[in-house]
Amino acid sequence: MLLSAPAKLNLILRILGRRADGYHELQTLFQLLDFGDELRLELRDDNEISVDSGSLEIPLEENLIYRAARLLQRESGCGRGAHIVLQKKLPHGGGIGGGSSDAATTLLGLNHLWQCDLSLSRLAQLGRTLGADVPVFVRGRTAWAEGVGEKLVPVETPPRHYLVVVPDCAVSTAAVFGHPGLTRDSAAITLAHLREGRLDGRWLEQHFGNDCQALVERLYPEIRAAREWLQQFAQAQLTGTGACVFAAFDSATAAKAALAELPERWRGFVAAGVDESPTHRQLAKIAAGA
Ligand SMILES: C[C@@](CO)(OP(=O)(O)O)[C@H](O)COP(=O)(O)OP(=O)(O)OC[C@H]1O[C@@H](n2ccc(N)nc2=O)[C@H](O)[C@@H]1O
Ligand SMILES: Nc1ncnc2c1ncn2[C@@H]1O[C@H](COP(=O)(O)OP(=O)(O)O)[C@@H](O)[C@H]1O
Repeated sequence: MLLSAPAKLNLILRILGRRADGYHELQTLFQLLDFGDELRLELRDDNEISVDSGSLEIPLEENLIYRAARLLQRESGCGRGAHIVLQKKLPHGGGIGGGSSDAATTLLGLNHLWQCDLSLSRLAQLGRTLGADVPVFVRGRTAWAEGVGEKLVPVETPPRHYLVVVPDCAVSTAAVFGHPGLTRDSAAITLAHLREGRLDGRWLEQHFGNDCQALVERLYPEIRAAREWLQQFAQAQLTGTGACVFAAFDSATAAKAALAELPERWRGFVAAGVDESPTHRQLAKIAAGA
């Protein structure tokens, strides 16, 4: 079974406060992209979980793919095993959710392969224990999120192509959220606009912003430099806690023209925003026997 694990951007990221358990109350707009990692999932004859992570050097027990597979095995009582091959395309520690998306795709794929028959809600709940960003990938819809990212309302966003620039540094999410200099007192936005499930482009652009950006740019001047470079083409912004920065374009051609001018010290990619995750489209085809 071949499945994608798409990236996300946080088009809006507001930090409303800190909870007693140390986690932060957020409001964020998760935009799914049509670009991501690729996973191949195969049944094993025994009940072991093996993972070939290719270029990603990470101990097996820490790999979110392995942890997701073990969690599903435990929670579903399913006695089967799997071999999973990861083709890593997304930078890790990039704020584009690569590890979380790999975990969600593993849960979705193995739920099908092992015939566990767990609901999306249950899989999202399991995913939440692996990371705050996992539920949105399990649900597979571009969404407005509250709580720590688990209260999700699907929304449609205007069609856009994004140029994502990957500065040469990795940011620790825990370090940013634990930093005394983080702004944690943004007012909540109320979303009358969400009623019809479609976000107006002008409203969206007015509310773009990321409460982590000022601090992250102070800690990592390289990220500020990348954002300022991108700013010459369009409004540019940090995603998540970074390190990636992005800007929206009306066409893939315009985004690719900007990418062609990217200084050599950075990497980048162009991807389209999508309302539905490619993983869910692939699973629907597999379920239909296509
Ligand atoms: C900030 C966001 C926005 O999408 O993205 P990334 O930059 O990581 O992609 C996410 O909420 C991150 O989600 P995720 O990367 O899954 O975080 P987790 O593994 O659950 O948490 C890592 C650490 O960040 C802190 N954390 C995370 C989320 C949150 N709402 N409040 C927090 O305080 C906690 O200290 C936690 O120990
Ligand atoms: N399969 C995986 N892919 C990427 N990172 C992983 C994976 N499994 C565990 N991790 C760990 O999760 C951390 C966060 O990765 P990732 O989700 O890609 O970044 P971010 O949360 O910034 O978007 C990485 O630094 C890495 O140590």
